[in-house]
Amino acid sequence: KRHKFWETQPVGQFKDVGNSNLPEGPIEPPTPLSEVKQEPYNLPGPYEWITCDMDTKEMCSEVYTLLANNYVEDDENMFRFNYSKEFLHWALRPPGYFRSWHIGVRVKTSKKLVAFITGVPARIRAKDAIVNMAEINFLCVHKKLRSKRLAPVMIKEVTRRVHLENIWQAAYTAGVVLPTPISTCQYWHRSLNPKKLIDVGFSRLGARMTMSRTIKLYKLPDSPVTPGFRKMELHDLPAVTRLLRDYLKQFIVAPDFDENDVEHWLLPKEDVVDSYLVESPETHDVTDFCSFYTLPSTILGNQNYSTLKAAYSYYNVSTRTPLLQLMNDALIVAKKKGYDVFNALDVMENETILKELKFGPGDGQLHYYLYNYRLNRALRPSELGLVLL
Ligand SMILES: CCCCCCCCCCCCCC(=O)CSCCNC(=O)CCNC(=O)[C@H](O)C(C)(C)COP(=O)(O)OP(=O)(O)OC[C@H]1O[C@@H](n2cnc3c(N)ncnc32)[C@H](O)[C@@H]1OP(=O)(O)O
Ligand SMILES: CCOC(=O)c1cnc2ccc(OC)cc2c1SCCC#N
Repeated sequence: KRHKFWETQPVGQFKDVGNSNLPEGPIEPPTPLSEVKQEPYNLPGPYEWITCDMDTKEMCSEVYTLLANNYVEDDENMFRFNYSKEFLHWALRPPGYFRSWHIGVRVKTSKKLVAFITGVPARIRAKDAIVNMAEINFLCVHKKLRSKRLAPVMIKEVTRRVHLENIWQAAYTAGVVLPTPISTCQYWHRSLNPKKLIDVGFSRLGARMTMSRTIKLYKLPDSPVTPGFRKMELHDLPAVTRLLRDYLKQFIVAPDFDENDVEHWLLPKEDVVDSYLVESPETHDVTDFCSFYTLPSTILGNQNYSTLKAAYSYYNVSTRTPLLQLMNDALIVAKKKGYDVFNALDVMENETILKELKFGPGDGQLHYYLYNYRLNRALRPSELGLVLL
């Protein structure tokens, strides 16, 4: 497959896969800031750039609506991600964020938002190197403007604006194969509301299974079973940061979270991110942690339901409570809160517990990418300690 744009970019190229003579690390050196293109890339005539300041309700609303109608759908067009306004506001304004990295394209006359791409700063460790990167996300071109090579312009523009902040690497994920994945992961799904998943056509009644037998199969207790299992609170910040930093050391690529990052990304925020921990009743030590984020999807073409309430496994650490029991408590809480499904990637240690907790493999893959950074071999999902939204 010809990748006319991606073959021009400083990313691992397919022709170089397996060539471990190439050095690990940055592919291209930084450009002197004076040499970075100062003005935005050219857009086709009717369109103009707009910096989407996500702290005005109007702008949050416009971005929400563009994504709600034009963002990612599964291959069978059964679902379309429906990130909420609160979620987008949270996802795009972490510590040290740059407004200039929230980039929109609108029609000059109507002012309609027709495309979007974002970056947020992140400190990512790759092996022993801690690298300041941009996490790129929410690339979206309106359905009516597809296949006009707008995406490469969006990508070059966000790259230019990231370079202006003296950052030269990026991390991103996609369901499509591009040059060149550093890892390819699998989504797994745990039914919490099997009747709804069958009704929308995602799941099918198993052979020799009745609906009541299926409901029974996925039944969960009413409350978590682990003594000391509770919601994370602000005063837990130092302990959770320590627990998470120690745990993430084992992975080849992982975020280098400090307390500020943990406060933003993991302190519970209603209908955005849920975090729980286990505080030992005897010692009051924080021994375990689990979290999931809330990403609903629009259900396309079903008479009875319009929205799927989905929880996505985020960061989990088990040092005393078995991971199986910890994740089961997360399922119990999610079910109690009315989620229809609990999704997880096979990253970190997740694949050791997925089958036993009655997750089923999805048919979609998620590819992880680094921009301007080479690893001399692709990683197994279990070597990856990074979850992007
Ligand atoms: C140092 C800082 C660096 C920062 C930047 C780092 C890099 C960040 C990279 C971005 C990371 C985003 C991560 C992220 O947001 C999470 S992945 C979600 C991406 N968004 C969607 O799938 C939403 C629905 N689809 C669309 O809106 C359009 O189909 C999009 C806009 C996806 C493509 O619009 P289009 O109208 O369908 O297509 P053309 O404009 O004609 O362009 C075709 C070219 O675009 C390449 N393409 C297609 N999908 C891509 C994708 N998901 N990543 C990268 N490239 C993608 C494609 O391979 C081809 O290039 P090639 O000819 O070389 O093959
Ligand atoms: C019921 C299981 O599937 C999903 O939860 C779901 C929901 N919405 C989507 C929207 C776009 C989409 O495009 C790939 C996939 C989904 C999926 S499956 C992959 C995400 C996970 N887990």
